Amino acid sequence: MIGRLNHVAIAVPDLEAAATQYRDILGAKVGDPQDEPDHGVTVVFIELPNTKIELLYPLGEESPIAAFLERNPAGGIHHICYEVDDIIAARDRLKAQGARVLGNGEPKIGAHGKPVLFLHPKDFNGCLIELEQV
Ligand SMILES: CC[C@@H](C(=O)O)C(=O)SCCNC(=O)CCNC(=O)[C@H](O)C(C)(C)COP(=O)(O)OP(=O)(O)OC[C@H]1O[C@@H](n2cnc3c(N)ncnc32)[C@H](O)[C@@H]1OP(=O)(O)O
Ligand SMILES: [Co+2]
Repeated sequence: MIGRLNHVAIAVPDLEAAATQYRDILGAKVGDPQDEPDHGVTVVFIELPNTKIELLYPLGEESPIAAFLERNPAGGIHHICYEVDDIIAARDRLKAQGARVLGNGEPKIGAHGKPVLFLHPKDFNGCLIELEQV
């Protein structure tokens, strides 16, 4: 069901510093900051030859990454995103197998303009999973 690794997301305490580090120290292709108010985050995407890194910083009072950054003030890997062909079929199959789909269970439009869903980290070995329909 899952396909390519679309991105690995890292929550960071200082978005500008992290973007500068990836651009100037690691020599990566770093995009501009993008506010995603529907998701409560500001993101910066870094293009690698085989996947992307998504730097995440909280946006607004209800950011879903606020508690994570409080627990991990230096930042840390927050989620991984797998591509799927049919997100509704994937969701229904996962729910039938007992996995918890976060939010109201309906896909939201993600940072790439495609539908996304999140799966509870406690159901996947402590790793928050995002699914993106491609
Ligand atoms: C920009 C759009 C999109 C894209 O297109 O790429 C994005 O990536 S948006 C990214 C941000 N959005 C989300 O993360 C949405 C889904 N996430 C959530 O709903 C919440 O973050 C969460 C997973 C429900 C956790 O919320 P939190 O407030 O931290 O809840 P708890 O404090 O109750 O934590 C419960 C439990 O889970 C552990 N936890 C929390 N986050 C993670 C994580 N990222 N990875 C692994 N484990 C995590 C947390 O430590 C708690 O464990 P215990 O202490 O053992 O109970
Ligand atoms: Co993501």
